[in-house]
Amino acid sequence: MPESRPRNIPEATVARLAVYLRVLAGLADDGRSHVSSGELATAAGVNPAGLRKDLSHLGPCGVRGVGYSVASLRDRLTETLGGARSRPCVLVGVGRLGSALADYSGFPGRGFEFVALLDTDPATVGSSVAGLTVAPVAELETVVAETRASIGVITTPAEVAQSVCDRLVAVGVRSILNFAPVALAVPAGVDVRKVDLSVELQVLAFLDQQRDSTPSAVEPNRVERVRPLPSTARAGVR
Ligand SMILES: NC(=O)c1ccc[n+]([C@@H]2O[C@H](COP(=O)([O-])OP(=O)(O)OC[C@H]3O[C@@H](n4cnc5c(N)ncnc54)[C@H](O)[C@@H]3O)[C@@H](O)[C@H]2O)c1
Repeated sequence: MPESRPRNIPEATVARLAVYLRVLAGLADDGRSHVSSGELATAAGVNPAGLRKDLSHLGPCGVRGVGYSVASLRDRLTETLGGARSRPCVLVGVGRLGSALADYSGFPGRGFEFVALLDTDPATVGSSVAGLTVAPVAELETVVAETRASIGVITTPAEVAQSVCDRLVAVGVRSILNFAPVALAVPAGVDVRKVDLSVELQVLAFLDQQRDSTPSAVEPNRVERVRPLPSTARAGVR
């Protein structure tokens, strides 16, 4: 069933909506029924005006003086972000990073489920990781077709990431999450997000250096600055 999702939400806003969803999920777990825009904004590391602007993409949500219903805003965000149904994910490259991701218990609760793991290493193929038997990457096309995986996660060495990506795309995967330190080229209509923790660390190192050179800039109780997630584009080289 197609999901009623506004298509024109800017990507940076989508990234912040995902942060709000994570905060709301935590509040719901704590049994909270309502949250003010100020509290939600602080927990998400944005200012309240920005939060209200972001949430305006969902239509009317909060009630003046009462705030937001945690459960209904969480559900609205889940639906908007396409997490109302579980997304089957296939992961290629079951090494240190790949097996840690596959084993992370937080993804199913957010609507992502690893349905297949693939590798080339004979020592890894056939082993069990997170309850799944690692399949040989030679079977990628069959596995994707059988599991109907719609998201491909690439945690292989950089040298082979493009060929893995090409095979995933050729078999119909339209969403790729790439951890390999390489810019992947994909055709129009395929979305790639690249995760690179070294870029995040580099930014922190830069901010650290700036802070060292301007000690007066240190603010007590400063909220975390949330920037858009790492760069992405709709198609082409990234
Ligand atoms: N984005 C980040 O922040 C971040 C952080 C750590 C590592 N990485 C990257 O993630 C990747 C994996 O890192 P790692 O430490 O887990 O490496 P690793 O060597 O432990 O794992 C790589 C796995 O890929 C498998 N592999 C190799 N060629 C393959 C192919 N053609 N098809 C399928 N599987 C194949 C290997 O057998 C191995 O199991 C590397 O590219 C690394 O640079 C990124």
